[in-house]
Amino acid sequence: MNPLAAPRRAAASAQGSSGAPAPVLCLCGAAAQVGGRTLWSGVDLEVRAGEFVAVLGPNGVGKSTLIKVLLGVQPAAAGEISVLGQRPGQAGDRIGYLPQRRSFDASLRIRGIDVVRLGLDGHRWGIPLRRSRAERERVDEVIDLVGASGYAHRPIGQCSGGEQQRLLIAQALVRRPEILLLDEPLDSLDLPNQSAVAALLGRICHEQQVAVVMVAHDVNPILHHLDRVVYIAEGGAACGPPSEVVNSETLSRLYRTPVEVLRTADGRLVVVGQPEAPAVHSDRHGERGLT
Ligand SMILES: Nc1ncnc2c1ncn2[C@@H]1O[C@H](COP(=O)(O)OP(=O)(O)OP(=O)(O)O)[C@@H](O)[C@H]1O
Repeated sequence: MNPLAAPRRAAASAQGSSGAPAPVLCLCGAAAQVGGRTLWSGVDLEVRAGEFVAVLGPNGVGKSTLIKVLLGVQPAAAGEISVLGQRPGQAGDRIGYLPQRRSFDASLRIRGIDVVRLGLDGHRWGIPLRRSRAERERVDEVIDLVGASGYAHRPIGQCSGGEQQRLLIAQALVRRPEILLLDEPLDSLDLPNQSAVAALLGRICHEQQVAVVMVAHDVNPILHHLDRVVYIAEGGAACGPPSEVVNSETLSRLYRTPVEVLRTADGRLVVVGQPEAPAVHSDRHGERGLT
């Protein structure tokens, strides 16, 4: 069957034993290790179609590692993990993935539309044997969906950071994935673009019924779009709705030290008093606050 022909929502429509839709992602007692060191353990999480989940926590706690575990490129050290009803790594193009941001050189001539097309034929080394009409229409459709029609024919190196990110999201979406895994897609964007890309992801998630799991450094730009958060710290994790996790009580328990979560007049959350992060990549993350 042509994978582009119709949205595939088999897992999403499958019923769980309670009659609710079966989760597309399920972690039970999951743990991850790198180099013999446990990064996190005891992670329990279920994500259903159309849910938007953020993975939060300080630098180096293993947020990207969680995405790698879901992709199956890194084995879990413990626990049960199911992705679209299968072991991680088995779901193929039913998962869309946007890795941590790489900037494009300003002199790069490849056009935005070609970057999106790589989502279709990148596995054939980008060589289009012959694109079907359905493939061409899908590329146009997904570019329109992310609002990139105005600049998709420009060289990607000449697009702004926000425009590049929209085109990369289109690339991740072009095969109609049921799950979208995004590693810090708002990194390096200014505040208006963070809000715009967050709103775009919220719309894709809720309207297209794609389950979105997104690593974020700051919860605020996505706060209003989120169904759940996974907050990783000090080797543990708390999962639940944002208001139940990003609060003084839960984060103090997680960090094992008093931590205060303040809400500003405009609704932003600010975490005060958390211990030093285990690792700070100041080259990428600069001096930004952490929530
Ligand atoms: N292959 C590896 N071998 C050894 N250590 C690794 C490996 N990959 C990652 N690490 C370490 O594991 C830890 C978690 O890395 P990871 O990238 O998952 O953290 P993160 O929470 O996403 O960090 P950041 O917010 O800085 O992007 C870091 O200390 C990192 O140096």
